[in-house]
Formats: sequence, C-alpha cells, structure tokens
Amino acid sequence: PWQPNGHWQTSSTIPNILEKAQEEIDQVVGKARLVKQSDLPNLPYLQAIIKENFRLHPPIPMLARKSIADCQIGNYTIPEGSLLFVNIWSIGRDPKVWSNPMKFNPERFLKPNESDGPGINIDVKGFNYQLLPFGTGRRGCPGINLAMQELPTTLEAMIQCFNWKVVNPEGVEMKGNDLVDMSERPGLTAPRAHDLVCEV
Ligand code: HEM
Repeated sequence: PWQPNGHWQTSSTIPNILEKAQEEIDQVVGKARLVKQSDLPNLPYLQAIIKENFRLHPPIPMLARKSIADCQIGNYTIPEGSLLFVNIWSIGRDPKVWSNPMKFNPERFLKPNESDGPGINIDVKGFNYQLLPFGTGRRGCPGINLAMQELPTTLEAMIQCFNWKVVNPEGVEMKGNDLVDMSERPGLTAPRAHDLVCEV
C-alpha cells in the first residue's frame, strides 16, 4: 500500500501500475471530489509514472543546438556554427544511466538509492541531464510549468474516474505482460507505431 512518505511497500496483492495509481488517489483524494492541482505534491506515484513515460517516450526525442564557438567534447572537435542534436530518447534507454532500462518501472523514481537508476532526486526541470523531456537552459521549454500542472491533473482525473482496459482492433480485451505495444515510428515527435485502443 501507499505510504505517507511517498514510498510503496512491495506487495504481490497490487498487480499493476494502474491499480497502484488508483489506490494512491483513493487514499489521498478519495471518491467524493475530483482531483485538483493542489493535490499533485501528495501524489508521488503519479509523478513517478509521468517521469517514467518521459524517460522511455519523450514527446520530443531530440534537442537541437548550434555551437557558437569551436569546442571539444570528449574525442570530438565541434567547429563553430555546427548544428547539434542531443538524443534524449537514447539517453533515457542508456544502460550506463538506468538499470534495466527497457522495463517500465515507475518505482525507480521513488527509491532513494541507485539500485534502479538515479532515483528519487531526478526531476524533469532541466537540472538532471539524465532526464530532459523539456530540454534545458535558456532555450528550455517555457511551457514546462503549464504542462506539469495540466498533464498530471488530466491524467489523474482519467485514472480517478474510469477503469481502463486495452482492447485489440476487434474490441477483444488484451491481457498479459505485453498488454500495450509501445513501439514507435520515426518522426520529429515520437509517434506511436500502432494506435492505442482502450475501453473505459
Ligand atoms: C508535455 C508537454 C511538453 C513537452 C514534453 C515539451 C517539450 C519541449 C522541448 C523538449 C523543447 C525544446 C527545449 C530545448 O531545446 O532545450 C520545447 C520548447 C518549447 N516549448 Fe515545449 N513542451 C511541452 C509543452 C509546452 C507547452 C504547454 C508550451 C506552451 C504553452 C510549450 C512551448 C514551447 C516553446 C515556445 C518552445 C521553444 C522555446 C525556445 O526555443 O526558446 N511547450 N518544449
């Protein structure tokens, strides 16, 4: 069950991430009212789900920069005026940074130690270079504060108000470990390869 200190007690009675998120919101908000923005600091598991999504599926997978002077990065000499792409998508899957990187595991952001990756101290605000879904620095996303209020509140309301099941194109419920096919196709954003079809 969810603990007030924001940590999850491992329990085999909570089978999946959606149910954990629902349990957290039941305990923090209850069923008598809708979730609101002021609840967000008290919903650490929800925040961890969003970070884990940004890690594996950053909506903008590449940052672009232009060098203003010659510089040396590792073994590379970068001439002035070069267009550079920073691949945040691949940083999110780098086993040198994240343990078991292909596993969707929100808990890695709730742990104070480094056993599952950099852990609880990682935020999305542009200070932790392992996780830069909004970029960083002077040209970082100016919409971050709006996005990080709207996105969790909307997602949480969807979780609070509905049960979700994934269905195949024929409308048959999908079950098992490979429930959601998260493969992507190339693009400037990271679009899904296959539509996600759900029933509420
Ligand atoms: C989940 C939502 C969002 C994500 C993941 C996102 C991500 C990004 C990223 C990665 C960049 C490039 C940052 C860099 O190069 O360092 C960017 C730039 C930008 N974003 Fe967002 N963004 C989101 C929402 C928003 C919203 C809600 C707004 C406006 C209301 C917005 C407005 C902008 C603008 C204007 C830029 C260009 C900034 C510049 O070049 O100086 N974004 N965003």
